[in-house]
Amino acid sequence: MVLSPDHTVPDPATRPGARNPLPVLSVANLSKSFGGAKALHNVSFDVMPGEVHGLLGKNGSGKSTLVKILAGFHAPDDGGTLTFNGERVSLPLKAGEGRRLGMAFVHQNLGLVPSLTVLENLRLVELTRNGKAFINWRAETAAAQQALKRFGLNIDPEERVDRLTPVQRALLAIVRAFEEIEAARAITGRPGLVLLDEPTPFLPASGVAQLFELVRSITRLGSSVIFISHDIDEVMEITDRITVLRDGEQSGELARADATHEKIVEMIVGQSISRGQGRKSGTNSFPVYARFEGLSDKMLQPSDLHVGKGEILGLTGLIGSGYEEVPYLAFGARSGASGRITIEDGPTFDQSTLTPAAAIERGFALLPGDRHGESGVDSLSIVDNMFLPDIGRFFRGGLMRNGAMVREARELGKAYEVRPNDPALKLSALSGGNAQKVLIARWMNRSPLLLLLDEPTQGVDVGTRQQIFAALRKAATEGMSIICASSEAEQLAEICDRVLVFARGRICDEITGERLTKEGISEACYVSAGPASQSNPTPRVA
Ligand SMILES: Nc1ncnc2c1ncn2[C@@H]1O[C@H](COP(=O)(O)OP(=O)(O)OP(=O)(O)O)[C@@H](O)[C@H]1O
Repeated sequence: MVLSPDHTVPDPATRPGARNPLPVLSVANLSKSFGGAKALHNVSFDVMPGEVHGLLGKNGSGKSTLVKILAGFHAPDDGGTLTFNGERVSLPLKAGEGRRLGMAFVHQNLGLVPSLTVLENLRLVELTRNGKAFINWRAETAAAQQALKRFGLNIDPEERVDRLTPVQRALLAIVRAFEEIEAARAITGRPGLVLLDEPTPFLPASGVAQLFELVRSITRLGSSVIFISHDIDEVMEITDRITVLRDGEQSGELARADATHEKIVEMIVGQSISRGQGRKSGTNSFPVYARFEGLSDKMLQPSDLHVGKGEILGLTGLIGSGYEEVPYLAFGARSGASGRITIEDGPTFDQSTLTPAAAIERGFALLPGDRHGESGVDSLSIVDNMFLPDIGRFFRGGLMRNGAMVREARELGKAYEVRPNDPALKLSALSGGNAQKVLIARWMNRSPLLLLLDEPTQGVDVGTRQQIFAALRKAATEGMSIICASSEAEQLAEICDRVLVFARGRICDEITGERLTKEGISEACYVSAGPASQSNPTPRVA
């Protein structure tokens, strides 16, 4: 069943603006400990019908723990209560209870089954419920097609999810959640709640705009959204009210009308922070370190680009414009790619001969964007994740020097402010942002000659972001060449010496100097993707 956004009319008592409407969600005194450590402590807040409620906080402040309690994944400590549309819910939530009430979740890992199709993922629960004997696949496909189209998603329902881009996967997960609460509302007649746990890091500006349109279409009908993000500008744009957590406790609540960027940052971090610690060098003349000629694969037209020694080169563009492929191609991590690579004055070699092992040998390092899949190993400890690529360094006389490895991991964790800084913990026990810090520390610690990054600060809080920028800038000053693919114009403007903008698999613009601002980069992305350049894209040698 596919419901249109105007399928049902919300109960007038719960419509936004109604007098004293009942909160959709009321959380009171919720706490959660893990082995004595308090991840949440007496958290209370309400989410009103039609409200977008921002939930903010540093990495490890307890946001995901709260979401997992609402999803029934964690049992909270005794004492807390949860009320949904006036109905007191017993805790921990039973399987299927959240869905019945009208709660749907988009977790950081999206919760999609990669080996299934888009359609199967959309209809997963519905089709397996009540032992359905007959499925009209044609009707289901048509309905899914309609839903995807309505939400502006141009993907084939029969495509396997593992063949979608990260952006398409994120949008699919969100469409599925929105459909779920609409389906529940058709039965209960009460508003629902979608929890978006950091939905935007994968999304370029156009994807974020699409997402916000979805959010608005849901709240216009009286349902609510909890929006978790580290992007303050986005939070200011989409939320009505903000609850901030710090070290598991509520550090405050703010109406958007009273919020400023600085106020929010101060509530998150506990003090004001100065931005710009990763400030670019102000020059774009670097001796060439690596030159890529005719670099291409199925997403990228043959493109020429180079990165200088000590330069931070940014790559950006709209969804599927090809920029996101470059770090993987430069690392030999994509089959079917072609091109030629020259390092400094060395001989030119064929891209197809480059493997990740050979790239590491040459001093390249790659931090993929997919933290849980390609980048880190959730089931291994922090220490193993940190030293996976060079574990041989700790072998001496046939013995593994575990003590030295753990000591070094603890020092690295301290330098990158990993919390908790316990090298024996599994990566999966860390919050998303803290896991990302471990993975960045892993590669920075090897002092690569060429560091290839795909969305390096996704899920990383505002304070830590500045530390990472400063570390990248310091490494570049010391001679490291860095290529950073990112959809975040602000991040690129802050750290890059030069930014290449891609559209339809080609380099369409090169931004340096005064244009190298958040606005300048965003504008270039749209202009490059616009209809004029579409008919006549101008590939540039960069
Ligand atoms: N399963 C677990 N076992 C042990 N500790 C955990 C577990 N899950 C979370 N924690 C701890 O609880 C604290 C809160 O983590 P949580 O994931 O809720 O933070 P977060 O605010 O979502 O962070 P981020 O912004 O980085 O995603 C952290 O210190 C984390 O290490």
